[in-house]
Amino acid sequence: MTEQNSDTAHTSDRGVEQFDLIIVGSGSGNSLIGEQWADRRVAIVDDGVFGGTCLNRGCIPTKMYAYPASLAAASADAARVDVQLPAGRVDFAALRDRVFGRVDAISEAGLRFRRDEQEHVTVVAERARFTGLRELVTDSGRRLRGAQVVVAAGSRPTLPELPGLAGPRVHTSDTIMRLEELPERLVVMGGGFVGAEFASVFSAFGTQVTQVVRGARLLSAHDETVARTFTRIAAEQWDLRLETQVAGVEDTDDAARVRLSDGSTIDADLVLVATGRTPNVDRIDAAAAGFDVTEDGVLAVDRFQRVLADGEPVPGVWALGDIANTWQLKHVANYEARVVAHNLENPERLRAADLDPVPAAVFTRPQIAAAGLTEAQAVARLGADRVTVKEQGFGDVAYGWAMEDTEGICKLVADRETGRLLGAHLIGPDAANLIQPLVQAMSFGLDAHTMARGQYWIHPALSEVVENALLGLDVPAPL
Ligand SMILES: Cc1cc2nc3c(=O)[nH]c(=O)nc-3n(C[C@H](O)[C@H](O)[C@H](O)COP(=O)(O)OP(=O)(O)OC[C@H]3O[C@@H](n4cnc5c(N)ncnc54)[C@H](O)[C@@H]3O)c2cc1C
Ligand SMILES: NC(=O)c1ccc[n+]([C@@H]2O[C@H](COP(=O)([O-])OP(=O)(O)OC[C@H]3O[C@@H](n4cnc5c(N)ncnc54)[C@H](O)[C@@H]3O)[C@@H](O)[C@H]2O)c1
Repeated sequence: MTEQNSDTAHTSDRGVEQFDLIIVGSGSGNSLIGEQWADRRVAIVDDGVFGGTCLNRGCIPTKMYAYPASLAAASADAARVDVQLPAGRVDFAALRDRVFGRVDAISEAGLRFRRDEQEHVTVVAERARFTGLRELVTDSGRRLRGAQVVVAAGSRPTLPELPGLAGPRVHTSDTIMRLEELPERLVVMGGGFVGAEFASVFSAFGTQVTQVVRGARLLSAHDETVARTFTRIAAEQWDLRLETQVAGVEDTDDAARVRLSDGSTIDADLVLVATGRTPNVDRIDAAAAGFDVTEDGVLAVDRFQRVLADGEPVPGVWALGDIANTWQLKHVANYEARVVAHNLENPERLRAADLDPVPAAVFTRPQIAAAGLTEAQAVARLGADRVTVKEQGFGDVAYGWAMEDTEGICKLVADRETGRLLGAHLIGPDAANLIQPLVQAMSFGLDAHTMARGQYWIHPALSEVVENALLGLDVPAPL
């Protein structure tokens, strides 16, 4: 990111640049600068690539890899319905250049717009850290003070302290999508969202993938049925080493040699470390300002997204996104940004961030989507007697027959007394879209029976799997 010397900021005698609003982080934070700020001074500070994680190295490029991966792997699905497709072959360089040709151009245009076309906005392409409640200093010593400050500084890949992880063949999600060429052999460390999506993508592209996971299942935070099913399907697609730890990586002449906890080694062209993300609380020096940090390592905020110090909201300081919540999802960051955008302007009518449940999808083969409580969480919260569960196979509805699907499951968890949906957990084709009406029902308090019988379901669409799952729950029909 290049820097602008803006003359829009007021500089006080002590050399402190004054702003009406300072935003730290150009990802979700960038969306805060609407028309309403046109007559005020705004600084947006970011030492990384303009636009943040989702655009440059997260949601968007990964899904631009995941969709071609689903096509590359389609021959097995096609064979089930008597269509012979050649095995997919990806032109990796063309794919990569297309993805980043698009993404980089959006990032650069976003930067140019803020820096060159908006006089009231100052882009500061540096790392900033707090020196006081609403005061920051950049690495070059620029001192900034805001009447209001929004912290949207995100998170970064976590690198466990293991020998060899600084080696040249070790990547994170930040770098793995910009490779010169498709690796022949890849070791993926970690069994969460990032590990699952990249193992799925690279195995579809023909890379020999070995995924090393310390637990007994992939996606272990998901409902057990989904996690178990996905783990089984993944093990059919690539080499999955469960209950295994990476002990270290050694760089040999022609490979990364990965040492495992059982004493064995795997030689690979590349290693992807996908062991979670660390909120950038340390990069902003939250401690210097006295901001509270939760046990999970994120900035503590109240329900209005106000940053807390000693349990009390700090006037004019807000936080949103990965640095302030443990979901680490873009739609959550976007929602929190909308809440903060309102609250910055309306101190007398603060809006709370209270949308529930938070859905998420994993864009693997097959897709996975979830919202609300897992069965285990529902039972722990309400007791087994109150909880009703239905697992509906995709293969049991008409479109599932058309697809000859044998694996998809729509699992619903509901309150037996009220009929309210508590959780939805889907694995199967198009799960990320199929879940949306269930999220809507949970968000608006629609009971399962009304949802199933209070509307038409298009026949014979795949959404009938949701209808049938709803009808299979042991819930009362409202009077
Ligand atoms: C591989 C991958 C795939 C993902 N896929 C999905 C998906 O499909 N769906 C989904 O919902 N979510 C997905 N996510 C998560 C999503 O990308 C994040 O939740 C979201 O981007 C967080 O936005 P943010 O605004 O909080 O932070 P970011 O977008 O990370 O922005 C923070 C910015 O702050 C800057 N910064 C940090 N510290 C400082 C400092 N001290 N001074 C100045 N600037 C600083 C950084 O350079 C960065 O640009 C994915 C994440 C990854 C890694
Ligand atoms: N489709 C999506 O919405 C999407 C896609 C990618 C990432 N994301 C977001 O990014 C976040 C980060 O993803 P992630 O996969 O890096 O994290 P994660 O928390 O989903 O998974 C981390 C994995 O690494 C393992 N692990 C952690 N420390 C380890 C260690 N020291 N040794 C071995 N294994 C270790 C964990 O057991 C887990 O399997 C996710 O929580 C998610 O919110 C979302």
